[in-house]
Amino acid sequence: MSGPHNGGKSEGNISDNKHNGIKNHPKEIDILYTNSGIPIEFIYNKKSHIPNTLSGVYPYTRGIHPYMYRSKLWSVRQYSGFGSASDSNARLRYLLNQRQNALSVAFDLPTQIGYDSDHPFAEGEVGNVGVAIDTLQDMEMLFNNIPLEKVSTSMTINAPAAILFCMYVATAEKRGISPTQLSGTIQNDILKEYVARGTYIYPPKASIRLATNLITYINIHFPKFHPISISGYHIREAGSTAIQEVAFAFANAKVYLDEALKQGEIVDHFAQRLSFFFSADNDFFEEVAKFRAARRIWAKIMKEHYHAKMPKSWQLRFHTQTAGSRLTSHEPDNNIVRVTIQALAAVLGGTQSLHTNSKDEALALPTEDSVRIALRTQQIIAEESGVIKTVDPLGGSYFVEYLTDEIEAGVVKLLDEIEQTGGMIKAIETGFIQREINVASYQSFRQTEEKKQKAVASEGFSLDNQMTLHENNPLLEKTQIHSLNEIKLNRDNLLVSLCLDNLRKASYDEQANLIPFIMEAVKAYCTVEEISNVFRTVFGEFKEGNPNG
Ligand SMILES: C[C@H](C(=O)O)C(=O)SCCNC(=O)CCNC(=O)[C@H](O)C(C)(C)COP(=O)(O)OP(=O)(O)OC[C@H]1O[C@@H](n2cnc3c(N)ncnc32)[C@H](O)[C@@H]1OP(=O)(O)O
Repeated sequence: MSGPHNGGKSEGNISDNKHNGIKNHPKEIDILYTNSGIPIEFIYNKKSHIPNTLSGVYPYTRGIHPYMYRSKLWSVRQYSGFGSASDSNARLRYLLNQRQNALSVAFDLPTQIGYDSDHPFAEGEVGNVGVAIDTLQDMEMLFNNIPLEKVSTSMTINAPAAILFCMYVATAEKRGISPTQLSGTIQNDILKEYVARGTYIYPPKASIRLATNLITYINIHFPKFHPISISGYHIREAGSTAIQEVAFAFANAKVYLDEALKQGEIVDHFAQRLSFFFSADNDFFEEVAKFRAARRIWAKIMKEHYHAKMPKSWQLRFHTQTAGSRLTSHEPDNNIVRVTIQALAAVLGGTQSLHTNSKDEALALPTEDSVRIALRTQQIIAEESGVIKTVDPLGGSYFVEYLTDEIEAGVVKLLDEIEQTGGMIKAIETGFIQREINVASYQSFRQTEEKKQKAVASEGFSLDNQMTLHENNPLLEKTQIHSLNEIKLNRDNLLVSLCLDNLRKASYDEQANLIPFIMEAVKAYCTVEEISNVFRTVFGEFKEGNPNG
């Protein structure tokens, strides 16, 4: 059987096996059909000037796995969390019951910046943008009745990433689940916090030490866990271009790699489970090309610059979230359509994991109904649209290949510029990156003003007043503080002091990996803030414009 696009030939195609009459071929190379009965091979190659590449092969432009979604679907991973641990537990279990196949947890702002629910800075923020976690007890509640050995969990936490990761591990350990069974991702990408997201605590040097300590520790003990999710998403949401999104994320990745190599890590050990996080914005073909180009650039960086030997180190694994900044509060139902197009770009771009925004997210956290529609959007793409039947279906499109080349060239040029001006840390400290993003953001704003970029029905229409929005529980802060006080009264406070003291001493030793000390503290029910305060004392706090804290 020959594909309709290759004139009866299938040179360089794995399906040659079948054509050569070899039996026992993998089922993935079977012919599938469109709804109208047109046969579809698992991959197509054509024009001579377009690289005749397969997926699963360096430099992975077409995808990191040979059969992509024929072998395994992407992880359907809706980012969720609000209120108390038990509120969020109910939402996570609801999503699993609706056939979501992976979890992604949002933490509230106090947790993200290392404060407990009773800190004055936390007032009015407890449980607002994510779940409130003060101690191990909250984490146990969050994952109550969720089989951690079966489901992969992502946690969006950065400055206190190590603390929350240790709480997750301690929760699993209490249930007899071993480190080798746990799979998931911890965001742990502190560098982008300084340029785009804002939830940093300590100066960059100490933050990078904490991040790399966690990466090293996870790589040794948790073979199925991704120890970092290096984000271009937040950079894009802050107003960058697609080229900047990829370039700045890769520049940050190089900082972590360089630091780890300085500490004596072996590149293939460190790099084989690095993961990334990108946006799926509105410009459909550009987004597809961006993902393709990013895979190719990363593979070349790892192989040619870092001399990594293992294919796993060359492969760009990434999560995608549809662009939150493109949602409109007017006629919010239209957001379902926007999200569908963006999600389709992510899938055609070969994402490993996907969050689709809910239609009401420009207004509030999503309700159960709206998140179900967002989830169904992914399921409809996966199960009804037919787009997963062949790998990289846009590969070979003159336009998409042109965009892919253009994005690659732009990213490489920007990475070189950062290198020539002294590297990413310097670029962050001098505000170069922030300025570049601001300029791009301003230009995009001007284009919107001048109507060159459009959001349909973004103005002049009234809010859909039929819509029920998510409301926060007004009593949550009080109950959260009450249970925090109870824990502080009932735990072994001598052990708490001992653990915090051990952590303090270890923090002064630059060679020490701090994770085992954090693990002990977490198991003794030390709070997020108590542990963070140890680091505040030792490392200081970062204030913008004062890199030494
Ligand atoms: C905006 C908001 C905020 O600011 O607050 C946020 O940040 S939200 C941020 C939310 N962030 C996230 O949710 C991040 C999510 N990230 C991730 O899930 C990860 O980092 C990921 C992108 C690498 C995806 O990991 P995953 O476990 O879901 O999926 P993987 O693709 O790694 O697949 C799991 C296993 O199946 C294998 N596998 C996957 N696909 C195939 C295939 N087609 N053929 C053969 N094998 C395959 C993989 O190699 C892997 O095996 P093996 O394990 O053996 O290699």
